[in-house]
Amino acid sequence: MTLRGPGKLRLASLAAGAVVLYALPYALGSYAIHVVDVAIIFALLAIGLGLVMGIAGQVNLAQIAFFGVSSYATALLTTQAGYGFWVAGLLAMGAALLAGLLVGLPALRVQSHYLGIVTLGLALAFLNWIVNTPMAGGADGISNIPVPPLFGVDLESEYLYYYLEVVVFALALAFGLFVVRTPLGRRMRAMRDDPLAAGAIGVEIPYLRMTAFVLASFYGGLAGVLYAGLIRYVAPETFSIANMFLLLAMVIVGGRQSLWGCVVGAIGLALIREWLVEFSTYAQLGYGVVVVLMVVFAPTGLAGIPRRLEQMRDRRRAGARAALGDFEPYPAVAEGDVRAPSLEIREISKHFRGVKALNEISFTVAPGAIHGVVGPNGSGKTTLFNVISGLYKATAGQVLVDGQIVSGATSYQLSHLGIARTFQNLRLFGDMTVRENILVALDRTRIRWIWRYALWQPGVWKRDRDLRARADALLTRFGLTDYADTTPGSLPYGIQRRIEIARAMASEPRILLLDEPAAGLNGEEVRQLSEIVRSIRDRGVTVVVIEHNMGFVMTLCARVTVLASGRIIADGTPAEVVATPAVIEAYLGDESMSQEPMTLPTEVQ
Ligand SMILES: Nc1ncnc2c1ncn2[C@@H]1O[C@H](COP(=O)(O)OP(=O)(O)OP(=O)(O)O)[C@@H](O)[C@H]1O
Repeated sequence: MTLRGPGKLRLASLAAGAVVLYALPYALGSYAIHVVDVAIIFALLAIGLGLVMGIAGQVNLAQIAFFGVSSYATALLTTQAGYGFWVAGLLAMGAALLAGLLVGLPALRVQSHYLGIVTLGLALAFLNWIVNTPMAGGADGISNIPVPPLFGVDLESEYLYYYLEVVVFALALAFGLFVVRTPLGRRMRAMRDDPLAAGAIGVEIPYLRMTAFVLASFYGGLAGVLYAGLIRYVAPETFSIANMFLLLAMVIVGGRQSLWGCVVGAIGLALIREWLVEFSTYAQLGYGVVVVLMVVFAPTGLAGIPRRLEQMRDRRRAGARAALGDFEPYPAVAEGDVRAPSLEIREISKHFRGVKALNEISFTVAPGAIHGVVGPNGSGKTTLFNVISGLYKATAGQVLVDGQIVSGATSYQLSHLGIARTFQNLRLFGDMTVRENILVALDRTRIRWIWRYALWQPGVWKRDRDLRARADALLTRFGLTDYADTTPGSLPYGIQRRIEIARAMASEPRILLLDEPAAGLNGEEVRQLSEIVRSIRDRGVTVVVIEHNMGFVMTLCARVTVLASGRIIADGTPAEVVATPAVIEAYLGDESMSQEPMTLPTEVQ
């Protein structure tokens, strides 16, 4: 195998990095090597925090507690239970993972800032426990942790300990980078960018959140064992909330969305902290100011600056050379092979405290139909889609797919049952490329298979290559090839709408819910959209479409349901519906709507 330019460059930088890391101790005095050893431990902690906060988007203020659990477990097991260092270390890793699972449990139910409060509470509870438990030595901590034995290498020397740390650190960083690049990492980034949209394309959000915490605790655990072996003394002050915030500062300054950034931030701040040790009060203030400045001016940290510049360049270039291609219709499925399901809405009600958004709505969508849902603003259309796609639980009533009750299921379960949707206010994953947006939806593996990533399986790459080939084929079908490597936020509205439909189709749905797909599109784009929707239907997908563009609905839909104030006022063919007095009164009488062309669909004429 021969390496090309970028491969050679990467190999050369890796080799140069290895030489520098090898030679570094020769240039350092005994105190400096101690500082570097501690900085590496902080870097491990920062990788874990970067994974859970920067990649998966979950607030975690318990990272310092994972570190503490593993340090204290190593200390207790070696000094009081008589275990050898490495056995104790292994058990301590288990304890940290268990703590990760425990902290991740609330993540099954609560999110964002609530999760921050819960994790902070758990970190404080841990601190309280070690300070007040005689077994843990109280404020004095535990000393006399034995030197880790290693094939006769004297790890009491901090120089030799450095090499052990570098090896563990390199492996841990490589593993983290591997995870970020796998479909697991992609799903975590999708969850960070938009958990609602991620759930709607099948990402099992609660379990993924928990996985992120367990991953973070793995790094906390590793750091804890190494710390216990290095310092051979543990005390509560190391695991204080002040240090948790220092860790946060490292990740924010370095760049939480990049593991390299987290490492640079951790090592940089750990070294600066040592230089400023005599001015610790001012140093704390300094960190605070730096963090505030970063959050305001460079929210994605130092590592995020090149990426932001790239995005700005994308924005300027978007549309300059790239062009939206033609849609290539799906090969039509033979009539007998069409397996599109029916969708039945049975007496669905949805109330928000006083507001009755939906009132005993019942209608049926025939298998393989394109069914329109129209109605004035606030009539309950989007609420209906939210109920069908599992974002809202209905107050009463049922949703049935092919006669099977599906209401009550979560949105990711419904996605796996074959229901996909788009959103009225576009919900693309903003920090991911268009190709990655598609890839998240294409990957249908369930979260119970994530152990494959933990085992670092080489098969993961082959699967990913296959997924990429499928993503590129889908992008070509939707005429989006030119935008594959662009972030969607920089693209015009019409293109974003098409990406959302392509993403929904990537999840291979049997039922597709389109929420105002023609909003903001020009005449030609609406014509192309009709072609796309018909082709999707011909492929064997049942389509339900909410639209204000009456011309679009009337020419496309075989049947239309009209809602007003949460009730059905008409349900039938477009011809029947437009002739209903209640519709004319409630909807078509509306001046803005009456200006829409009211032609009948070609299918029913
Ligand atoms: N999460 C919510 N909490 C409280 N009220 C809500 C919520 N979602 C919708 N509603 C209310 O339910 C009613 C129906 O809203 P919905 O968004 O479903 O209407 P719509 O027909 O989709 O309107 P539009 O055409 O403007 O999108 C409105 O009165 C709205 O204020």
